Amino acid sequence: MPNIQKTKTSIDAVPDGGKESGNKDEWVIRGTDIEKTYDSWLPFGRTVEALDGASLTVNEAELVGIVGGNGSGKSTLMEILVGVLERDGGTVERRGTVGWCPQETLLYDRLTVRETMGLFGRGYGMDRDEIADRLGWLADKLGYEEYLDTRIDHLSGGNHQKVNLSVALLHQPDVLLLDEPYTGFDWETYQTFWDLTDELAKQGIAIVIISHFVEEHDRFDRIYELQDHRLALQEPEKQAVPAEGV
Ligand SMILES: Nc1ncnc2c1ncn2[C@@H]1O[C@H](COP(=O)(O)OP(=O)(O)OP(=O)(O)O)[C@@H](O)[C@H]1O
Repeated sequence: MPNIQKTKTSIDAVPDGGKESGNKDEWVIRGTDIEKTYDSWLPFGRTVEALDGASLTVNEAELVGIVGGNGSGKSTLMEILVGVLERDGGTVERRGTVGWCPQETLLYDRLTVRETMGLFGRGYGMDRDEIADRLGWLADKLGYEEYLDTRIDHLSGGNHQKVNLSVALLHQPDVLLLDEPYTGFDWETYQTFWDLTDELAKQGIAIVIISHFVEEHDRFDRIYELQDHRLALQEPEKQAVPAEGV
């Protein structure tokens, strides 16, 4: 199953928590001097340098943002941090379980929402009751209870994204890596999303959100900007205004 990296089991009996709140001094992901260049398949094709010395640290219970323009390398970085894409250089260290919500969803069209969660839940090593409890909690939180028996390819874009997010959250990971997680959400769901991230952070879960545009800067512990293939901490005054052209 592509969207988890398991280094320890951490599925709690309580579906909506049970974890102690985290320690913001304890790192859960550390990336140092990450490098990635895409080679061309064609003999005289162009190579694309995506990352050249990108470094970041994410601690328990932190909400960290990564912003950057289209093509700046955000998804490349996230895939390397999750462990589904090989890097050319640098190091990545992870502690605990990782939940990943990719930009391109990896859901099977012909399965219902419930079947999807059953499939991923079993892949995560959860039993039937754990899956049912957690799914009930997530569907209630994100408001898609009435679609549990709907096929994935019959969902609206926003509900599809809610299920995509729920797959990443199903096994109560220690770190959540979310690539443009609120695309397609209506305003109410967008607010619910932030309530949920607050609640998860209080449980000690570290959350990394990648977006080309971050609006509510106060919610984040830190925001990195991906520019010239590297990460730089965004200055507080710059965080107060949206990036030009958004
Ligand atoms: N498989 C690939 N082969 C070749 N080049 C690639 C590949 N994947 C990404 N790239 C290139 O690497 C660069 C970074 O891409 P990436 O998708 O990481 O950017 P991004 O910041 O996530 O973009 P967006 O905001 O548009 O989603 C881009 O120039 C892109 O065209």
